[in-house]
Parts: sequence; structure tokens; C-alpha cells
Amino acid sequence: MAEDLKGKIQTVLGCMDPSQLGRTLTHEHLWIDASPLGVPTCPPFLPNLNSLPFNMDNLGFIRQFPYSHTPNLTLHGEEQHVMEELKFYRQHGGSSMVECTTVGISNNIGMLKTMAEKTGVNIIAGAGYYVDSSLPSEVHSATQEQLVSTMVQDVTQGPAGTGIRCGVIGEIGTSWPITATEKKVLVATAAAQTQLGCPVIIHPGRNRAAPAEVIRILAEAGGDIGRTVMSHLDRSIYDKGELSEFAALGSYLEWDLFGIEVSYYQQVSDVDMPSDAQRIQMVKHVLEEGYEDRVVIAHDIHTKHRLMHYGGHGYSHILLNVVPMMLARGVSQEQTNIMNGSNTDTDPDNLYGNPYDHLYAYDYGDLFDDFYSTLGQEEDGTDTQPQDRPASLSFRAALGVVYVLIIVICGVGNLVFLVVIGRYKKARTKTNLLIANLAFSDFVVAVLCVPFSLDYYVIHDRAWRYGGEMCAVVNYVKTVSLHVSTNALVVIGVDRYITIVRPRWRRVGKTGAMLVSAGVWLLSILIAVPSAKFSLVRPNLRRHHQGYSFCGVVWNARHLTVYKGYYGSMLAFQFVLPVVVMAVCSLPVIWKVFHRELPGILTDAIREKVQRSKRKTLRLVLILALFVLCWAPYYVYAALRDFHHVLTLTDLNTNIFYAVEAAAMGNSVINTCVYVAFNKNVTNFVRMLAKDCRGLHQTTESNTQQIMLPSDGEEEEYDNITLLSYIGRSESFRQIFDRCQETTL
Ligand SMILES: CC(=O)NCCS(=O)(=O)O
Repeated sequence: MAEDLKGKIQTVLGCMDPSQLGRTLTHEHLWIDASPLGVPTCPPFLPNLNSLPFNMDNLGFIRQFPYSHTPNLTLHGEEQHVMEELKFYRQHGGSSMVECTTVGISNNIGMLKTMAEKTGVNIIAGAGYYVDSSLPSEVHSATQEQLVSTMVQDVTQGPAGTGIRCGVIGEIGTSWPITATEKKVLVATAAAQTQLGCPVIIHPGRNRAAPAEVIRILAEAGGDIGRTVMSHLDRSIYDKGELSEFAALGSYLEWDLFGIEVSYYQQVSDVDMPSDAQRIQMVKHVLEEGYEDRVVIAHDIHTKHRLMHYGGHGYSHILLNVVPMMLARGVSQEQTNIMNGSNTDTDPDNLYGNPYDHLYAYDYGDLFDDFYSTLGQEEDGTDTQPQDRPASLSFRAALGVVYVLIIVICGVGNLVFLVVIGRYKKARTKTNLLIANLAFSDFVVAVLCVPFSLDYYVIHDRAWRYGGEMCAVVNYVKTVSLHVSTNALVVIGVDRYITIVRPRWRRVGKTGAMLVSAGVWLLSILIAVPSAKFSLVRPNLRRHHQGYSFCGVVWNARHLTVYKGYYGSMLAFQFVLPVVVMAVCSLPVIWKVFHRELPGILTDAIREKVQRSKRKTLRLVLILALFVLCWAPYYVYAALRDFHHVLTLTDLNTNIFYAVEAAAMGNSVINTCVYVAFNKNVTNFVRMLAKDCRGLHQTTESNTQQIMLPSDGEEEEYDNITLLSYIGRSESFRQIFDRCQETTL
């Protein structure tokens, strides 16, 4: 950011303190040639509208068809009337104005300086470029770097050697679809904003997908969306749900056509231009959703007929008419103050300051992928219109194989394990109860979440077809399961440590295991809440033409600190700490199991138990190593994304994210194999279950005795080995029995 601008408002008369800003209109024109907005086709009953004089006889027609009356499209020559209005605005409490006329609609910063000097209104001028069709050929042929340099110069030195400096970039014009030149300008805007730290004001194309598409391009180019104003929402987004989704992207939300009360909208004739009352309803909607410091309002006067001199509402309409109407509709005085810029506590930060270095965040979802993948560039680097780039077929096939494996192995394996635990009381050892947490969470993910992922990522290549609630459920369950798996593994590791290394410590029994399990679930359910709260479904910007939807977890840029705190804590407490705890618990277990010297005669039974203990220990080590291997890429990826910004937005492409996510989810397959499929204790029960099912075997609790370890045998193994060994040495049975009681209770 330019140092001398930091924390300042730069008007055409120089820098001022934000406390001097006062009531501010954030999108106006005082000197403009709006002929690029002209609509040459006149209504059939008025073919000569264009040549009619501007008088009371014709005012009604001009108000109805303002863009077909060429003289109406310019404020040139109206400077006296405009200045009268600026004085009127000041008399009624107005103080500042952002003048958004850029190259293409005849910007004139010298004129703005004169107006500011003569009226006392603080005028902040905009740098940059209007829509493609209005631009001179030099802009089309300019390189991106040249555009950046011009915009930076306009803010730091002033346009064309005037020495009168712009204070914002915008309005930056875009059409729909966005043209190659407009994309070049947007990318240059983001680069200039990065150097300057100043606000950017966007004129989106006239399409509901246009605002978000511009945000995507700016964000991908490193722009600061938290300091970007999306103008003309009045005629861009009409649906409250879509508005909420757009608001979540984090830009300022601007309704700037206040005063236009004709519902016929010449620019897009099948769209109804809202009335002020309807604008207020939309504003109220986002205020109710908590975006009160994100809403700005203005008139965007760019035609004569809206000036008071021509019978229009003028620049004071908001102050005189809209604010009272808002108050009457339940908007608070404080909220109107913020919208009008008179809340000086928020203004400095709203207009200038350190740019956020990060826009969106997501957890298990794929926001970056869907919002930030490389668009508009062909292999040879040439610009194209945004279009979808599906993930490669081979990658999706590989991903599909992983998902199917998860569904089959985790779905079947864990279900069988849970049935065994449910059916055979003797199978409910303490260790098995702890494993049941893993099994249940992995089972739910396998049958509930992974089929949706298969449909979303693989079959329909990121088209979510199941609505917002289901998106939230799937994201939430996946996240809960992740935390349950991690925490259950830690508990199992700690339990094994106590069993083997600290046999004299008071250990928990089955009831204790159930209580610990309840704690694991409660903790996981709570810490996963943000993944449900911030889940949303929105049109997939890469595929808006086909009505595809994105499902992911999106945090608002305004919650950046909380976001970083949350994901930082998850990294620390759900990955690093568990790995450390599991490692610290495993090392002494390995040492003890592999180095213990057993006294007395080693019978075959003892040897078998020792072997079993070693196998179990190796299993624990394997689980830990594979946990780290599977989850480390996911967390490293997230850390690079969130904290170091090593990954550029275009690096965050489909394949990397889906690969690390699939590896992380694949960990549940390993858990299922190690704890369920390859666990002799469990497979013995499964065999019995199979016989039961075929009616060959009538299970009784007594005959389960044959195939299982003694009750809680897992926990007792060390002592059992020791016990047998002691018996082999013919020591006092009573003494041994006492010790056994002591250590197993
Ligand atoms: C000056 C300007 O572009 N105003 C916006 C007019 S529009 O009808 O909302 O596009």
C-alpha cells in the first residue's frame, strides 16, 4: 500500500482524515458522458424520441426511455446545476462523494477538483476503465502491466500530469459475458490494488452470475475482495437466496440506483427494475444476515433526468427520502449511518487499510477448486471466456476406485464389526468398545458421505444436486467422523500405553470406556459445527450456464481471524498433538513389548501370548504411521493454503485437493482392515456370526468362550503373560493372584 495513503482518504483536494468523511455517497457521477449506455431503438409510438427537446412535454417519455434520448445521456454542460445540487447536498447533511467516472465515459478529474473547491463537498475520484465497448483502442492494445502502471500512477500522482490524485479504482466496467479486455483490466485492477491497498468499485455485467464471476477473477488475481465494492446489485441479483450467497463472498454490497422508480429497465427489458421500497427490502435482508458493515448505497446519477434541475430526485434523495423510509421499515439509525458513511469508526477501515491477504477458506469442501481454478486461459496462455475444465477422466476414475473401496471395505467391514459387538456380549471388551467409535464413524462416512462424494466429484464432476441441507449434513458428518477417528485413535493409544507400560495405574473399565467414547463424540460433534454452519450450495461459477451447483464450506472473508484461529487450532489439536501423544505412548510400549524379559519357563502358551502382544504393538505402530502418512498431506496442504500462501490460487487445482482428501479418507480403510478385518479376535466372532446366519451354529454366551480372549483380554495380556510365567517359576499362587487383582481391576 502507498504509505502516504495508509489510513487516509484521498480526495481531489488532497488527503484527509477519515473522521472528516461524514455522510458519503459511494457511487455517483458529476461529469459523465454515458452514451455507451445508449439504447438506439425507440418505442414504436415515439420513433423520433431522440430528437425531442428536453422539456416538460417530453419529460414523461424521457423518464420511461432515458437511454434512447441522447441529450439525456450526458452531464457535460450541466456543471452549474450539478454544483447547485452539491451545495444542496451539503446543506442537508451530505459531506463526501465517490465519483466513479472512468476512462470510456469521459472522466475529468480537473472538473471534479473545481466542483470540490466551489461546493465544499469532498470528492474522491475513481481511476480505471469502463466497459469494453466504451474503451479507446489504446486500452484494448495495452498490456496488463501498462494498465497496472497507469492506475497506480492515477492514484499516486494523478492522471495525465494533472497532479490531482484519484482515491479509488473504479468503476471498473464489465459486460456479460466478460470480454478478454475486461478480464485484462480486472486482473490489472487486482494488481494495482495490491500495490495501493485502495478500494475497488466494480460495475458488473447485467446477469445474476456476473458479480460472483468478477469476484472470482479478482480473487484469483490476488485482489482484496474485502475492500471491493460490488455496484448495481439492484439490477443484478433479485433473489434473496442468491444475494445471501453472494454476500458470503465478502465484498461490499452496493445498491446504487436509489431514486429510479420506473420498473421498465431498458438495458435488459425482461428484467423489472426494483423500486426504492424493493431496494430497501433487499438491503434489510442482508442487514438481517449480519452484513451491516458491508452495505453501501448511492444514486449513480449519470443522466440529466435524474438531476433536480430536470425534475429528478437529485443527489440528496437518499438523505431526504430514503433514510426516513428505511427507518420506517425497521432499519436502525445506526445502520443507516454506517451505509451513508457517517460512522467514522468504521470508515477508515472500510475504505483504506491493510488488505486482507486471504479471501475464502473452506475445510473438507472444495471452494478453491470451484472458485479459483484456472479459467479463461487456453494451454497457449491466450484468454478465453470462462468455461469449465473438467477433471481428467483418468483422475476421476482413480478417485472413483478409492471411493468404491471406501464404501465397500468400510461399509461392510465396520457393519460386521458393529453387528458382532451388538450380538455377542463377550465381544464387548473395553478395547473393542473403543474401536467401535472408529467403526461407527467410518461406517457412517462410507454409507452416507462417500456415495455423495462419488456422485459429486466423480460422476457429475462437481455438480451438487441434493440441496443445501444435504450439503451441510454431508460436510458435517465427514468432519465429525474425522475428529472421532483421530480422538478414538488417541484414546486407543493411551489405553494401550497404560495397559502395557503402567499396569499399576488405575485403568478404566467398560463403563469408563463408554464414558470416554461419549466424550470423544461430544468433542467431535462440537468442534465440527463450523463445517455445517458455513456449508452452502451456490451456482458453480465455472458452469453457471449449465445450472451446476457447488457444495462446500465457505467462511466469510470478514471472519478471517476466526477462520485462521479455528483451522490453526484444528491443525494443532487434531493433528500435531494427537500424533505426538500417539508417538509418546507407542515408544515405551514398543520398548517394553520387545525388550521385556520374562522370568521362569517359557511355555508355548506364553510364547504365543508374547507373539500376539508383539503383533498388536506392531499394529499400533502401523496405525500411527499410516495415520500420519494419510493425513499429513491434507494438513500440510491446508497449512500452505491458509498460513503461508505458498500455493497460488491456480495451484489449488482439482487434482491436488481431491488427491489429498482421498488419501485422508482412505485412512478409514486402513483402520477397518487393521482393527476389524485382520483382527483375529474379531474374525473369530465373524466366523461364528456367519455360522449363526447359516443356522449351523447356535451361539450361547458359554461357547463364545472358546474363541475369545478372557474378558477384556486385550487389557490383561501383559499381566497374563507375566502370570503364566510366574506360575512357571512356582511362586506363591496367592501372591500372583493378589498382584493380578491389583493390576486388572
Ligand atoms: C454509469 C453506469 O454504468 N451506471 C449503471 C447503469 S446500469 O443500468 O445499472 O447498468
